[in-house]
Amino acid sequence: MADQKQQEDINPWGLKSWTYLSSLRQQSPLIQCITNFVSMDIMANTLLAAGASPAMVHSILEIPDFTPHAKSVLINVGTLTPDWLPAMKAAAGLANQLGKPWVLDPAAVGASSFRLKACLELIELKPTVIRGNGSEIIALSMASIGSTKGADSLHESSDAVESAKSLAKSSGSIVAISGSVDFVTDGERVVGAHNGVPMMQKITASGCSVTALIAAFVAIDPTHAFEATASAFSVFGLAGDIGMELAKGPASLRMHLIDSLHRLDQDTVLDRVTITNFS
Ligand SMILES: Nc1ncnc2c1ncn2[C@@H]1O[C@H](COP(=O)(O)OP(=O)(O)OP(=O)(O)O)[C@@H](O)[C@H]1O
Ligand SMILES: Cc1ncsc1CCO
Ligand SMILES: [Mg+2]
Repeated sequence: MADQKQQEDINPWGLKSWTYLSSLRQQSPLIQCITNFVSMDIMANTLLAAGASPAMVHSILEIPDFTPHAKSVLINVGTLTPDWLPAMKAAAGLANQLGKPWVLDPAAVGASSFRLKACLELIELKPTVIRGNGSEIIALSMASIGSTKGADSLHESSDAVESAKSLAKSSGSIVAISGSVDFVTDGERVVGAHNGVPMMQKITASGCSVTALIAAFVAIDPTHAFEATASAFSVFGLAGDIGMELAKGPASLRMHLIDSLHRLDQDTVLDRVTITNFS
């Protein structure tokens, strides 16, 4: 009877999230990151704290040798210039060809037609997951620029859910929107991950970092990208919740979030991960 009660009490998303995190720590998969200059440090530290092995390898000359060794690839267009785009396409194309997952972060996609066109071309290469903030997902889904402040969102994540569903259907990718609630959709199902604190918006590249964590979780189980994405959002948000208990502002939150991610234990994950259905 006690066992049955215990089983009924188990939070299924907490259990999933813990399974991904503990497997990540055991397997330490190599994650190739082709990302913007602002994000490189915090992204690599986030991946290390979670248990993955990051490598910021972005020269087109290295992709044929290096990408086959990576368990997943993260591509972020945050500081895109024309000379980087061929390397991004080569890595995405090779990941596809080798059956490896890859994840797109369309950072500031609404800022210019150059960036929008680049992201639409990358989406042709079938990302496993696309993760953006509300404004980025709306811009991508409408294939239009302008409704943006740059890297930050002008929209609530909930404003972008219908755009995300339509982008998921047209692209075949899992689409993930960060914000006060982090949403994940495959075009039909929608779940929302509730962990996280508003102060995380004041840490530059926290969104870039959670996209990299999604790439790491997807590397653990490429066939369940929806579940891996929701779990990565929750684990990162939970590290933010715990970090905020100690932080005095954005700079110390950055530090405490990374420490909390490193120290997360099973009981805390089972107890505090909160993911609900929206569909
Ligand atoms: N209002 C909020 N409440 C709680 N958590 C939030 C809130 N806004 C953002 N977050 C969290 O902050 C992290 C970054 O999300 P955000 O939407 O700010 O990404 P972003 O705009 O792409 O950031 P960046 O471009 O700086 O990397 C996510 O983990 C998200 O869950
Ligand atoms: C501030 C900023 N500008 C381009 S990329 C980036 C990091 C957050 O996306
Ligand atoms: Mg971003």
